[in-house]
Amino acid sequence: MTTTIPQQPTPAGAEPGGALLEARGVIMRFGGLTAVRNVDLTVNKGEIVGLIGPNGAGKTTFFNCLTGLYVPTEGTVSYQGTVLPPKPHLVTKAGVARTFQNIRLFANMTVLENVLVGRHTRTKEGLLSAIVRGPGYHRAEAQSRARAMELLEFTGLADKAEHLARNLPYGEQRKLEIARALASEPGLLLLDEPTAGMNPQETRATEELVFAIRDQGIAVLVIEHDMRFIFNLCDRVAVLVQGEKLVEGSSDVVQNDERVIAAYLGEPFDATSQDDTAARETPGTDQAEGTTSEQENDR
Ligand SMILES: Nc1ncnc2c1ncn2[C@@H]1O[C@H](COP(=O)(O)OP(=O)(O)OP(=O)(O)O)[C@@H](O)[C@H]1O
Repeated sequence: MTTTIPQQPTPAGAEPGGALLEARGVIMRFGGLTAVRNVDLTVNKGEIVGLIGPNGAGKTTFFNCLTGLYVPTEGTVSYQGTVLPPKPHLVTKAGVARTFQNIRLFANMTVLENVLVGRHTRTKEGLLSAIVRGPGYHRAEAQSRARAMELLEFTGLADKAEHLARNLPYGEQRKLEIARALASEPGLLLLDEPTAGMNPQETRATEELVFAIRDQGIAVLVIEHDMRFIFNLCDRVAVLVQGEKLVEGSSDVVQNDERVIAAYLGEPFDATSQDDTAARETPGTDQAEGTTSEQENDR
């Protein structure tokens, strides 16, 4: 994996510091069930923020509210001071990209093609241009392919560019999801359980990748059940329990908070333990999800 990625001009381009994403009073109800209860969360430029909590705490539902998949019952979500439209493709266009807990790749397309799909919000050539296939179209396509290859280099997948996505090992499918999300040139990347189903080596590599993404000026909000991953990586961690934000603070503060230990960790997190299984909560994912399915983020 290379550790540099040439910067692209992006509407999400951000100066260091200051609020990037601001969720205020977000409530999400499904009939009689309140999955997210009045949650406030800010992600600042240059930050890696973790979102943790037990299975069913409302983490993915909250992500869905942030990215336009769900329209919150109440509350607002702003990005760079502007309220985000409740449409996933417009949220992506505004500069917020995401990956999914259940991998959503185009299984029968190549690795490169999957990344090219991720660029569609950044290509200016319209339908007419695509039909006529004039010089503008060919120039834009060449630029997109070059950028997609850069992203595959960055994520360590360049040598698999022509492989079908469904033939990649599970850990590489997760990396490809990240590469595809980066293809939209986001200012903020939301990762939903990026290490689910990975072995410890793949998890450590993903940690490096997330640091490298942040070093490119892209803020990251990440849901994970692997506490070593979260506490190593995050500048700040928010804990959701039964839809409510229980605690928010630095990794040190959160891992030692009695309420977090009682509601989620079970026992104090031992950063010195070399036993990766001990550092890993039971992920709330269905491990059978390793099969790929069509992308739904434009729903
Ligand atoms: N579309 C939906 N309709 C009805 N209930 C839903 C829907 N989506 C989520 N829920 C419910 O909302 C609650 C929160 O679920 P959510 O998936 O957000 O939790 P989570 O913290 O992401 O859990 P996990 O760690 O297991 O992924 C659960 O009780 C879930 O059953």
